[in-house]
Amino acid sequence: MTNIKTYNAISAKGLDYLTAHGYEIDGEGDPKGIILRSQSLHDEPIADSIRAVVRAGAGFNNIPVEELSKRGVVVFNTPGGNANAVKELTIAALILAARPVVGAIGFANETRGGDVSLRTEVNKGGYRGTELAGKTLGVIGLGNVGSKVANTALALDMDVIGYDPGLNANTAWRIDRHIVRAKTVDEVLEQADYVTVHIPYTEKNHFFINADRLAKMKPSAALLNMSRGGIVDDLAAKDALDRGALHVYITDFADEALFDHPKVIITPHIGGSTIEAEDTSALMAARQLDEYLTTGNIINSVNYPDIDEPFVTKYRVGIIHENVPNMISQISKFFGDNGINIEQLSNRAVGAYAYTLVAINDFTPEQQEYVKTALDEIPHVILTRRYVNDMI
Ligand SMILES: NC(=O)C1=CN([C@@H]2O[C@H](COP(=O)(O)OP(=O)(O)OC[C@H]3O[C@@H](n4cnc5c(N)ncnc54)[C@H](O)[C@@H]3O)[C@@H](O)[C@H]2O)C=CC1
Ligand SMILES: O=C(O)C(=O)COP(=O)(O)O
Repeated sequence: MTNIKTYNAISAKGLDYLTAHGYEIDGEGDPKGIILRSQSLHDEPIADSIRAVVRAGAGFNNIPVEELSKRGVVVFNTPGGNANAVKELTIAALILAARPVVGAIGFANETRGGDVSLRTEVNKGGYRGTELAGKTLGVIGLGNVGSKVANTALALDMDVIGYDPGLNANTAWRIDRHIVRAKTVDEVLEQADYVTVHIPYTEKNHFFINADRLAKMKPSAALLNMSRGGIVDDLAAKDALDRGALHVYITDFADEALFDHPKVIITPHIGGSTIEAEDTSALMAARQLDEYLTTGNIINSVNYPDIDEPFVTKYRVGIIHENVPNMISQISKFFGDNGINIEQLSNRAVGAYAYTLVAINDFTPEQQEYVKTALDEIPHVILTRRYVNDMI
């Protein structure tokens, strides 16, 4: 049985899928794959036997992607699997930013005893809020989460302005035509009454919202961070709040510097924590992992190109290699020189890496044995795997 190692609470929907397909979860054998959520793998040993790491979720900054790419380990995430959950928490945060709900609940509890309703009615004026309708929401990052937040805000009668220079075609289709597309971040910061960031944590996005950008925001504005700690410079946000240059800051990422601040609301990274999101993400992760380990198809990888072809031959060989000239011709010559007929060859590249999937019918055991080791000797080939189609 193929062993899969897990970290964090992975929904039974995903784990059951794997066991039903012949995998063992956290067993004794050398693991072939890892499924995880937010556990950091940066300082964890990752066994040589690992061929795939799947993040059941969106953000993969907890995984040493570059190091794994060099080893030929395919890293996946499950885009969109928890986007609705984050959208709903973001809408809740918008309401918490507009209405002093948290303080009002505390006040309601303090009115115990005596004529509760009288004291409530006399003092509730301190808990007046504002409405979202007619206000402008700025959405930075219009991917799976941001696009949903933006569309939903329109339904709340907000005006929405979005910024995402790297928008992919799939997501672009989903964005309502009433959302204004900003050409610069500053346009969003200057116009918005609420700014919400939905971008990945990368080196480039470290402190994306910093003191300079906070200074561009309206002093009456609210800032929401459901993305990652480190995307907002929390100390700069705290300083802006203290100077009256920012109205409220709501973040899903706890930071010692922010605790007990009257203008800050912190949730403990629960954006993706719904039953539905955990089920969907775990099932996507399990399917993608099984598909890769049994057919060589790569779906939703963050470090190698996706190739998703029907497995209609008896065998396939998947070759992970560097994206350099002359690889396809060397690989096809290798098969030809060894008398192996190629039924189909798919190749795609992304950045520094490429993937070639070769479909074969007539493949003797001797050829298979030879190919496994000899292909790896072609310069720039990182890893070679053979797949057998049990249905044929
Ligand atoms: N709080 C939580 O529990 C959760 C947090 N997240 C965080 O939210 C992030 C976004 O999630 P998804 O929307 O699913 O990812 P996604 O990959 O679908 O979308 C991210 C979008 O951000 C854009 N982007 C990247 N850098 C940008 C920049 N500097 N300026 C403007 N746009 C930029 C990209 O072009 C992309 O369209 C994740 O990377 C993760 O860190 C995601 C799910 C749950
Ligand atoms: O998907 C993401 O990026 C998240 O932040 C969700 O994290 P979690 O899986 O709930 O620990």
